Amino acid sequence: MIIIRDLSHSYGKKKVLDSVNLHIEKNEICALVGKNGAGKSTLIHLMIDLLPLKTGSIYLNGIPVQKKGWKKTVSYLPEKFQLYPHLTGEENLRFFASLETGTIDEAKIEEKLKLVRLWEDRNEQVVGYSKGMLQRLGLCVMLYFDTPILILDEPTSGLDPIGRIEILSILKDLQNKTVLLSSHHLDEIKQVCTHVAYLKDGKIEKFTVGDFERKILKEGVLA
Ligand SMILES: Nc1ncnc2c1ncn2[C@@H]1O[C@H](COP(=O)(O)OP(=O)(O)OP(=O)(O)O)[C@@H](O)[C@H]1O
Repeated sequence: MIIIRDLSHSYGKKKVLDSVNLHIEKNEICALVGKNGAGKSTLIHLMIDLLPLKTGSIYLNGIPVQKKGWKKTVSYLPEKFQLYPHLTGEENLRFFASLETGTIDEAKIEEKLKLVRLWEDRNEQVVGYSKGMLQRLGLCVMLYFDTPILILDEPTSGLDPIGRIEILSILKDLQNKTVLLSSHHLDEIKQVCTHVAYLKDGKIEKFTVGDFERKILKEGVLA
């Protein structure tokens, strides 16, 4: 579960987040939506401690960000995940998997590569992977850690329609996770998300996807 309370953030005199409140429950997949410059990246970066939290609080599965143990609750997939191009898909996964404890769970390596449908291509160097395969490998690394909370920054950005469907179907099948993903695409939000957190003028309003769609049709908020 994600709880954000009275979170504000400014760059110099420019206030980007203004007393933001947001609750996302387990088994919810919540899209973070807002126009360019609305503050989506700022919010995500505060949630994973890439930006220092000055005002307000963020709890990830009950643990305040920056306090002991919070990192074990969350994994983050940036828009472009850096992989080692001359290692194979499996070698990349093993590298990241070994960072946590130094030991590798062999069964989990196989399970997660199969889950993201890269098992057949696991011995290919990632320099030859398509964009969709690279993104699925990033997702695979994220899923290996099996954290209760997943945060994804535009996970389908730059992918062709099939690549998008592949990523979305993996996300849709996740269970017992709390997911926040930023997106600009209403069609994919409708396919995979349960809720929308709409960021505007520094404030967040949370909707069901159906209510958000009605708001868009009425006000053209993504136009
Ligand atoms: N390091 C920074 N210093 C000053 N201003 C910043 C900084 N980072 C972001 N901003 C400003 O804060 C506002 C919010 O930026 P942010 O990147 O969080 O928005 P966003 O919703 O993620 O945008 P996009 O959809 O374009 O990625 C923008 O006006 C941006 O110019």
